[in-house]
Amino acid sequence: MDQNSEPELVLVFSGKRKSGKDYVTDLIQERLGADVCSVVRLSGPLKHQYAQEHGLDLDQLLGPGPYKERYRADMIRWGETRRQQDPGFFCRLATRGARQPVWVVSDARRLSDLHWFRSQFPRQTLCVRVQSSEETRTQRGWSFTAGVDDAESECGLDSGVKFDWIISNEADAPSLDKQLQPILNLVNSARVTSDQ
Ligand SMILES: Nc1ncnc2c1ncn2[C@@H]1O[C@H](COP(=O)(O)OP(=O)(O)OP(=O)(O)O)[C@@H](O)[C@H]1O
Ligand SMILES: C[C@@](O)(CCOP(=O)(O)O)CC(=O)O
Repeated sequence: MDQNSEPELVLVFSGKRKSGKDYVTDLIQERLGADVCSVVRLSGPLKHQYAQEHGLDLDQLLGPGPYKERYRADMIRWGETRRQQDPGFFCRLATRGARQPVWVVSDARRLSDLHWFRSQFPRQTLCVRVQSSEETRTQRGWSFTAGVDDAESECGLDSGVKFDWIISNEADAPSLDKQLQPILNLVNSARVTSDQ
């Protein structure tokens, strides 16, 4: 993709905390290659700015460990003040450097996130939900937090969205490679078509 052209495909992922959004989207990038696929994290620019303003460890905020959970409720509030003024603020910042033909957005949380991608890239945008049971999420470190797990950040896409695919990220589900195959096939066929 050159500087002025659009992505060929935008796969917008969402899912609850510890459902495995990062794990699944990293796996897709691994399968497609980093030259083809960019993982776009909407929370990336948010955490960057928040870490700077609050003197925090950005790497730990970006990682899967417990550190970021201490700041999550405040980060949500902080981000929402930005979003109220401009709902596309973090979508625009997060996609700014993406030059690969396939974008995998790892963390849509609100209808405004989906609206932004669908309005910018109506032909290319598809939505994917990652699902895991509360038991599995608990094993990965999740515990219910009032003000977070019952707020828009976690529940904004619970209804009103028709997902193109739903991936079950559970030990007893079919393997992720098997479940992701239709998505990878679509990417590959879309890429072949755009080459012609
Ligand atoms: N299929 C899997 N096999 C092994 N480990 C997994 C799997 N899915 C997720 N995990 C692990 O579970 C933890 C949570 O996953 P991940 O960070 O991808 O979730 P997330 O949905 O991005 O969570 P959050 O939004 O809370 O950051 C990570 O340590 C990750 O490595
Ligand atoms: C503050 C926030 O961006 C944190 C996201 O962290 P993570 O994707 O769960 O690692 C959530 C939000 O924007 O509501």
